[in-house]
Amino acid sequence: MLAQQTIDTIKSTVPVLEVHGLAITKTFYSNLFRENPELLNIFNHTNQKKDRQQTALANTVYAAAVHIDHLEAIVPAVVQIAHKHVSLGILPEHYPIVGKYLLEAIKEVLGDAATDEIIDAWGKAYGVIADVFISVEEDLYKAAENAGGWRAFKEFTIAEVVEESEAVKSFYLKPVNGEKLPAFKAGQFITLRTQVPGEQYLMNRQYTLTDGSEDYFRISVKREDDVTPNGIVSNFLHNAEIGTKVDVSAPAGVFTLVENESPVLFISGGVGVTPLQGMLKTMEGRQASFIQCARNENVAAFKETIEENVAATDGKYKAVYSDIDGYITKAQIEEFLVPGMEVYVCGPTVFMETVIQYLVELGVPAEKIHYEFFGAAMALQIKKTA
Ligand SMILES: Cc1cc2nc3c(=O)[nH]c(=O)nc-3n(C[C@H](O)[C@H](O)[C@H](O)COP(=O)(O)OP(=O)(O)OC[C@H]3O[C@@H](n4cnc5c(N)ncnc54)[C@H](O)[C@@H]3O)c2cc1C
Ligand SMILES: NC(=O)C1=CN([C@@H]2O[C@H](COP(=O)(O)OP(=O)(O)OC[C@H]3O[C@@H](n4cnc5c(N)ncnc54)[C@H](OP(=O)(O)O)[C@@H]3O)[C@@H](O)[C@H]2O)C=CC1
Ligand code: HEM
Repeated sequence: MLAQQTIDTIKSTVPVLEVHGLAITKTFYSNLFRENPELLNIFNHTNQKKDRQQTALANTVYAAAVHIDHLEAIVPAVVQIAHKHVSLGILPEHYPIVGKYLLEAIKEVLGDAATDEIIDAWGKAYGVIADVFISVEEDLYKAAENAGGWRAFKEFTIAEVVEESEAVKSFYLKPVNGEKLPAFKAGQFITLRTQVPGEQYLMNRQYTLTDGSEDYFRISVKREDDVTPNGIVSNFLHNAEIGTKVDVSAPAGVFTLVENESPVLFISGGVGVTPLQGMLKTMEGRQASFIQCARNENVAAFKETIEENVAATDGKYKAVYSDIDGYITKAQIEEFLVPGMEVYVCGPTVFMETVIQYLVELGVPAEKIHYEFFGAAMALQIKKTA
């Protein structure tokens, strides 16, 4: 439990974090990786290059400071992060390292403003916050093991590859030791860790489980070769031979279907279709409609299956191709909305921000809008709880 004086000191640093939070996390990561390069085998380098991870961490430290005297307010965000952490094998012994470099970064960026009292208060606060993460993560590791899962990674092989669309291929991954696999919830993901030829460090990427059984996990990966630089892991996978070995985490993730009787609207952007098509497949006796946004029909993965599954629930399906129709509109969404509907959104960040904004303007209650952002959601989620 933190003393009131510590709480007051932490709260007094909130305005400073608002201004300098990102500078602190940028300094944190650059010092952390310079002195602990082995951690570059765990972190996604692209998220570092695009400042996405630095932003996500800054948002979280800021949120923790704002809620330092009632941390239960940020537990939903902690749980979402903890799922990502356990899919990467983050352990309690990692926390003191992060704490050390975080305090050093606060001192380095704030200079004399970082008094001994502030550093001491942040040292105590970091310990309390880290304990929340460690305990949530231990519960998740235990739950995964009880469900037949495992901690960190297991070796799998690419057993089969199926072309889903011009840009998306599905990969059937089987455990090398042939053991039975745990069940997972539609919308959950695995972390795939692999050595890509020519890369100095291991690469880690999250991929949604688009299908599976006790014998295999299926992921469906969009080849990112229409960008500069080309996507490292997606191109590695698209060129991989059958029999290629990759390390795979146990299923993780909180972006899953809320079990109730409400009708559902799925709105996907690009390969953001993967978690939503999986959720749709599990729906029985509930009406489900789907708006699938993509560049064009050639890259609208799972279109036929989605149309069949939607029709089976008496729902409606619409494709919006940006090459032909432009971007999805608020009016198109409004046509699909019925009272009490739960709406699930997944796709590129800008796409999601636009669609979520339309849903809010159309009066859909916040608790009925479900999405999975990378990192940036920290601000959105906290705003909902602040
Ligand atoms: C929970 C979750 C589930 C996911 N599920 C799926 C899924 O089911 N299917 C799927 O295909 N993807 C999914 N993703 C995305 C996936 O994890 C990868 O991000 C995606 O495959 C791209 O990885 P890559 O290694 O191919 O590309 P990267 O090499 O990581 O590059 C990604 C993008 O960043 C750009 N980039 C790279 N370096 C820089 C730089 N220095 N500056 C600016 N831009 C740069 C590239 O041009 C490219 O556009 C999911 C992500 C999350 C978080
Ligand atoms: N569980 C998860 O968190 C998952 C996350 N993802 C993420 O989903 C993303 C999918 O990306 P990708 O397949 O490349 O998507 P695309 O870049 O192909 O975009 C999909 C469609 O959305 C359109 N679009 C872009 N911006 C807007 C906007 N502001 N308003 C309306 N429409 C817009 C695009 O049009 P245009 O072509 O003109 O840009 C395109 O037609 C990836 O970033 C991936 O990380 C994927 C799977 C699961
Ligand atoms: C209290 C301490 C910590 C906080 C507040 C924190 C916060 C976060 C946040 C907000 C994310 C982004 C989650 C998402 O993508 O949805 C994240 C991801 C991550 N964290 Fe932590 N974290 C902490 C401790 C640690 C520790 C001790 C490690 C171990 C080295 C670690 C390693 C990672 C990695 C590897 C990722 C994924 C990054 C990526 O894929 O780009 N974190 N963390």
